[in-house]
Amino acid sequence: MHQKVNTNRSFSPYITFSREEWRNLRAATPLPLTETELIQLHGLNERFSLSEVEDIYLPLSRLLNLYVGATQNLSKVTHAFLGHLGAKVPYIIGIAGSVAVGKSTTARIIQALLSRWPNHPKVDLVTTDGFLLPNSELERRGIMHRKGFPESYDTRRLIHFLADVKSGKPEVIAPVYSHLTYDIVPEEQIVVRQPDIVILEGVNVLQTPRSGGGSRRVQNVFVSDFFDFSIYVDAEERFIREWYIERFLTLRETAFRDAKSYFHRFSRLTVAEASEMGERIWEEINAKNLKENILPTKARAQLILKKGDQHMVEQVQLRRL
Ligand SMILES: Nc1ncnc2c1ncn2[C@@H]1O[C@H](COP(=O)(O)OP(=O)(O)OP(=O)(O)O)[C@@H](O)[C@H]1O
Ligand SMILES: CC(C)(CO)[C@@H](O)C(=O)NCCC(=O)O
Repeated sequence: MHQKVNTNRSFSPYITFSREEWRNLRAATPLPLTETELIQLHGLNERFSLSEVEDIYLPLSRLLNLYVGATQNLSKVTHAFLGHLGAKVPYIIGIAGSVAVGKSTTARIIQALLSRWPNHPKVDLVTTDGFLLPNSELERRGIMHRKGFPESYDTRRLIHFLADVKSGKPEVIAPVYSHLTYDIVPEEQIVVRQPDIVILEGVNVLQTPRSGGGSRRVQNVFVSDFFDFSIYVDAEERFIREWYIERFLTLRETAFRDAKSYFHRFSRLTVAEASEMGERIWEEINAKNLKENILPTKARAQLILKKGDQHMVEQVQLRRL
């Protein structure tokens, strides 16, 4: 396949593909999807278009399959050199991007596609939401309005989790967050048992610790140090804002109606009032976080998926190795 390299501009660490160029790479993708599998994938998110799976995510699963295979071979070589078999170590993929850009949907599609390959059938999905500090702690620190910002996460715990996964521990536990109660669920946990691949999804996965100031200790290990591959889901802010507000309005008619919902009181708002509320939360919290802490991490990703209207991926950028 012909790769378009822009020679007019200064050197870019990325190879850039238009949607058409990327779609053409699909020809090299074995394992075509059966009708049943397509229907199952559609079930993950009924707004998800099937051409999107075929044009964008199938070639991506092929690329990831090749990368995982290469890493598995490298690990065999290392074991041969050392003369013993080491523990099985999962391949870790990080997925970053703004709140509401579609990270969890992307992660679920990639999980479903990757688990179809024979050399890595077991793919676990973990979200960094579980590593948010509980509301009681956010309130104690006076940062309840900073949920999603770097200081709202227990990053040390997230790093320990990844270190345990990468050291081949047979069972590693991750905490669970509920979007319904808007808080950590203390009685729930995820157990990661040496899968072939772990996908870690969250706004903060490519962030590096800043010196901060005050007494905050500077860590010298980054979350992304544990990644074998990373993806940034990108879109212009006007689209992401629209998707956030759309989701907020859908939740008003669904999850917010549940008396257990943290936002239950919002279910009584009119559409106009709810839109205004969603816009305010977007502007004051999520857009700010995007500009200050998330967007600056884009250049650290190995692959950038750029979405346009209707969540359609318009451009794919792959870092040259
Ligand atoms: N590829 C897609 N096609 C159509 N709709 C999508 C797609 N991806 C996401 N969406 C919709 O966009 C909204 C945000 O998606 P999602 O919940 O996956 O985002 P997120 O980045 O994981 O958000 P958060 O950080 O808040 O958890 C949802 O309403 C979802 O249904
Ligand atoms: C949990 C996060 C930070 C990320 O998924 C996000 O969904 C969130 O709750 N942001 C805080 C502001 C809001 O409620 O949208």
